[in-house]
Amino acid sequence: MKIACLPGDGIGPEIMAEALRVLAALELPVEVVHGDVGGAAYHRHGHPLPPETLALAQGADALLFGAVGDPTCDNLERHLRPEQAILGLRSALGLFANLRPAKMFAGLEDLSALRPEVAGAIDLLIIRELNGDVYFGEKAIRRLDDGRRQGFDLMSYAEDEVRRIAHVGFRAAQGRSGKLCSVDKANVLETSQLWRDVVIEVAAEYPDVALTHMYVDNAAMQLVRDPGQFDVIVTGNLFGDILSDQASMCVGSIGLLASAALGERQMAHGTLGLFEPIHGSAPDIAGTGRANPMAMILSLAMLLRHALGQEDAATRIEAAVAVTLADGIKGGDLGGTAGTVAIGDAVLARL
Ligand SMILES: NC(=O)C1=CN([C@@H]2O[C@H](COP(=O)(O)OP(=O)(O)OC[C@H]3O[C@@H](n4cnc5c(N)ncnc54)[C@H](O)[C@@H]3O)[C@@H](O)[C@H]2O)C=CC1
Ligand SMILES: CC(C)CC(=O)C(=O)O
Ligand SMILES: [Mg+2]
Repeated sequence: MKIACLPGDGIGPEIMAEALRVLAALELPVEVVHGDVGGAAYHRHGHPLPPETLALAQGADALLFGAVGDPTCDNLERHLRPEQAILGLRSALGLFANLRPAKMFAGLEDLSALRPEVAGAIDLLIIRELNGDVYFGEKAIRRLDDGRRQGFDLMSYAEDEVRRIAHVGFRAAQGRSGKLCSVDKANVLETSQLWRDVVIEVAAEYPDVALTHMYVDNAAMQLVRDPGQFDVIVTGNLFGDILSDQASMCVGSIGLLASAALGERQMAHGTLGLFEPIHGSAPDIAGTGRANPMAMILSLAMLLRHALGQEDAATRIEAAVAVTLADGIKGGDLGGTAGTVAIGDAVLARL
């Protein structure tokens, strides 16, 4: 079993080091190969996703990804910016289904941005489409005839793209409480109208799932008003990106939320996927030793479950993180004092 380890930029290498310590402690028969991505790869190879990294990724059973993003690269042409590494991997490997679970950890209710009795009910899964939408449409800054600059990004979804992510949503709902909420903006966007039409068509195949629809602006509001009403949410790339960052603060911190980006390719032990925290490279705290590595460590757990079929190891990691938090060991993002390595130590001690 081969894992491609891609730490990236900012806090990426710092939190990755902790996840790799956890992986080593599990003593699983895995080979870890290392590659450059993002700004680190640009500085070393002149490209955020060099061909050797792509080849490494294509030859692995799973990808463990830190984060990319480097302020020194913000003025590069877009195709050379660090973020193109993650977009490029998701696209090149056909990783269209992004699972972003958000669940309240026992003992953290008071640290949510919401009232504890509201936050305590959170146990939801955002399924975000990852290969389409405005992120991948034609985009440019062009000059209009009157001389003004105009930026544009084409939002589009083809019906098969919606259909396949809808199936992921319905199947996930079947495995949970049987409720699926599709989030769109069908009152304004044609892309969303097609999205809604196709989700309704697919629903006919899942009579055991209760499907509802919600406009994204209302969904953002409902997520803080009463997050307990949601079980599985299926939505497009842009809306899912935004709603999942919002969901993270409902459970206390963006440093806690892991994700899996899955496609259709089955490997020897599970589904090929890329596993990463939902947050970015956090340049504001990079190098200070203050990043919370829990989202990264929980992403390793998702990797072991989905890509390598190691359910027991995944459960062990998740339990160790939960006990660490219940024992009051928290990073600055949760109002605590533990640094990145101390949190890693604490999780290791509870494995
Ligand atoms: N998948 C990826 O690699 C992603 C990359 N990015 C990139 O990351 C860079 C920074 O983006 P931002 O908008 O600032 O988002 P960010 O998620 O990196 O940071 C937002 C805020 O959350 C804090 N934070 C994030 N992760 C944390 C952790 N593990 N522990 C403690 N605090 C944490 C940061 O310090 C910052 O204050 C940009 O270049 C952006 O494009 C952003 C999101 C995803
Ligand atoms: C950096 C972006 C490409 C993506 C993002 O914010 C995310 O995947 O959460
Ligand atoms: Mg994001």
